[in-house]
Amino acid sequence: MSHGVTLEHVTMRFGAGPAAVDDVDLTIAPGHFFSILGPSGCGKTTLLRMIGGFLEPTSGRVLIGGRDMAGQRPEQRPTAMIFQNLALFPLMTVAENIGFGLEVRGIAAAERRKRVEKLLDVIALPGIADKKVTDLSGGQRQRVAIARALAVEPQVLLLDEPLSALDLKLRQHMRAELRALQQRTGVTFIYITHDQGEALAMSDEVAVMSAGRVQQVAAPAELYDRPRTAFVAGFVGEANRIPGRVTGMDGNEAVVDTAFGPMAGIAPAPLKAGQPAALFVRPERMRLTAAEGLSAIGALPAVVTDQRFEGPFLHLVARPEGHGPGLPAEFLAQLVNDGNLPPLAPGVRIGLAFGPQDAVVLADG
Ligand SMILES: Nc1ncnc2c1ncn2[C@@H]1O[C@H](COP(=O)(O)OP(=O)(O)OP(=O)(O)O)[C@@H](O)[C@H]1O
Repeated sequence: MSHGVTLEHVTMRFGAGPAAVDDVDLTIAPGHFFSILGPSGCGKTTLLRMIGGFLEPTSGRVLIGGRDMAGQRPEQRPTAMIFQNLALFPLMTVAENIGFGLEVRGIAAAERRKRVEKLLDVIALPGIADKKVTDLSGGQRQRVAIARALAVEPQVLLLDEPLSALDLKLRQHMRAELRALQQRTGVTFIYITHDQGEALAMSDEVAVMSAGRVQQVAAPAELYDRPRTAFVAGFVGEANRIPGRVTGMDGNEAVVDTAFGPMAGIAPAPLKAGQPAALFVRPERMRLTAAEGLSAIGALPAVVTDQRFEGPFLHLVARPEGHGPGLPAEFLAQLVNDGNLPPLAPGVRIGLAFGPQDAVVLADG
């Protein structure tokens, strides 16, 4: 089994301003595919560089396999890092690139060749050992960079947005490849990305970061269904946000006074009466309760502004009807096409609704 990684109160300050990474505690299980997800500038790369030994934290501890890494240089750590630009050597062959770290470690040519061949099998590219890296496609180069990192047999592989340079189709294909490769090798992967779809599709666990802090660590489904903060609810997947003020709690449900009247949802943490909060509702949790020709109007009256038919689903965009400061700019609904959907062209007045179980209420503002 490969090593896990523990971060204890890890902080990085570059100057007088706010810390780039601010008091982060994380436990990354051995053999997991762990993603760090967050918007540009939230501190992801800084965190990864501290794990890899390219930066020493201002305070706090990094432990790999239970060992404190303080003062250990990158090559002394059981880690390897793949950078955004891959940093392959353009004048070398694939075999020379993959074997580079082994040569530095003094491993003889015959043994190197054997290991390179094995790694080419692992990345499912046998027979390209003698090609120039400049003759490879983007996806092939990606895999060679991974083979080069795996050649030194790291316990932990650190990946800094390695798919960002690829086009969408290849990126989606490489997600599945990376996941399969991680499972095949059992190496702990720490993967940073600002793409929530990528993080949800590949990971065992995801840490969501904002402004240097970890907001939530959870498995993808839990992150999506039970976000703990308004930031996570808004950043991971799409959500309708209906703001208001809490009027009270009833068990684990909170009632919020909104522009549409009082509405209830599940509150993962207790909220106080009078506190600003918002209901977050996924588009697929919205139900169509009324449309022209069906009946008058539902709990959330709106006018269709756009629709996209996708076979099994109809994606609706609708403008809420009403006025006031708490009115969302638009509603998103993903309706299941059961063969009985009414005509929903732009301009049609509809009613949308959701039950308390379909909404998460989180402190907001
Ligand atoms: N060497 C440095 N010197 C000074 N400030 C830095 C340095 N490296 C990073 N920062 C600052 O720290 C903050 C976090 O940067 P970091 O690169 O870790 O974010 P990120 O989430 O990886 O962003 P991106 O996705 O754009 O790469 C930013 O405000 C950045 O300007």
